[in-house]
Amino acid sequence: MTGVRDVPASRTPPRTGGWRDGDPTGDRLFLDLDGPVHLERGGVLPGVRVAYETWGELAPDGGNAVLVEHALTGDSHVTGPAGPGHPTPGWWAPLVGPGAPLDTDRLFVVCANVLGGCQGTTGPSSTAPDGRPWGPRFPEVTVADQVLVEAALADALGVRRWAAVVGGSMGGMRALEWAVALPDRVAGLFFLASGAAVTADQLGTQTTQQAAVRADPVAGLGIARRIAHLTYRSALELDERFGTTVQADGRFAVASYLEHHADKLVRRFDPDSYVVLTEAMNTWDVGRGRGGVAAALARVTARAVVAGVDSDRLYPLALQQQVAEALGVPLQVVSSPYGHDGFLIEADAVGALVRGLLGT
Ligand SMILES: CC(=O)SCCNC(=O)CCNC(=O)[C@H](O)C(C)(C)COP(=O)(O)OP(=O)(O)OC[C@H]1O[C@@H](n2cnc3c(N)ncnc32)[C@H](O)[C@@H]1OP(=O)(O)O
Ligand SMILES: N[C@@H](CCO)C(=O)O
Repeated sequence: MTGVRDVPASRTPPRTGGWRDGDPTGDRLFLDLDGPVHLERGGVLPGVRVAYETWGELAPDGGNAVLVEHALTGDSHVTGPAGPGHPTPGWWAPLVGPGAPLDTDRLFVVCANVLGGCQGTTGPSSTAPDGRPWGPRFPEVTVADQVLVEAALADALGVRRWAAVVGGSMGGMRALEWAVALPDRVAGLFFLASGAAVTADQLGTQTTQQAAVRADPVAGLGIARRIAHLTYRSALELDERFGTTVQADGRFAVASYLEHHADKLVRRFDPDSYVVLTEAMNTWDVGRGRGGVAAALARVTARAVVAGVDSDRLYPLALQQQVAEALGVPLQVVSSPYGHDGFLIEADAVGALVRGLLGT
């Protein structure tokens, strides 16, 4: 395959090495890809395992497949209850199922844990060639690398062209990378609450979170989540919801809320993965090596829906406006008090936009 960021021959995608049985205690399937996988920033992986889930049936012509791309701390489990392979219930459950916007009576829906993640796909908690976990030695990965691996999964599944690639936040980056790198393989693009390139504001918060994790992987991951969660919500929502209330335990209610989210993430997420994935976001620029963002976006041939959340202070609407204008489509605005997390919470509004793209 060629086309992913016009990669040199040394960065050809991994080949299918074989399938593993599904997770006996969960819903995940595994695909092993043979390496070596040469990464954009110079690292090499000897092979890659991809954990993924599917819903619905692939049509004989392969034309009904939709790839859902998860965000920073998500996983392959878009819908369904929590289980051993997926510590949280499906993160976009209302959007996937029979009759849902991603209608599994008609569509074959696929979601894979991202390269560098910690829910089954190769990442820092995987075993390195020396028999020990990679840990902080895991090579740097980029969004382009992540899509290269997903393209190998698509090949293995027999999906030549996605009916749509759908993603919000970090998942929106992979969706856009697909549409730019492999335009002939993407018929529809749903780009939500994301941007075409990292901003200084995002770099500031993400590098600060990384510093916390590097200082102390466990306590630091909790602090990183507290910082991050503030950027995922809106000031107005936090003020209205918590005000300056002090709880019976003496903690500010808002601090207690943030600690709760921090504790939950520390229990379910690998600190080294957090650093690897936020670094992929730090280096995100769809225009790198392509003559800039405008030139890159000019490659997109997919029908596109571009949407954002009006109270999102991390990925403000101007970032989606840039993409919408370049693609010649109207910007769809989801009205929500919840800030960036509105892309997860406002399922009705987001679902209506997905239906508009897919005709479901
Ligand atoms: C696209 C992806 O792949 S992302 C993957 C999914 N993301 C996550 O799971 C990330 C973590 N969670 C979140 O980001 C958000 O909670 C969302 C977006 C999933 C849901 O948002 P909301 O429904 O608005 O939930 P909210 O942020 O209010 O949190 C509710 C929790 O806070 C707790 N809480 C509320 N007030 C307080 C308080 N004062 N002190 C302590 N805990 C509190 C609630 O008890 C509840 O706990 P629970 O989730 O363990 O049941
Ligand atoms: N709540 C989301 C925010 C990042 O988009 C997550 O944890 O992945």
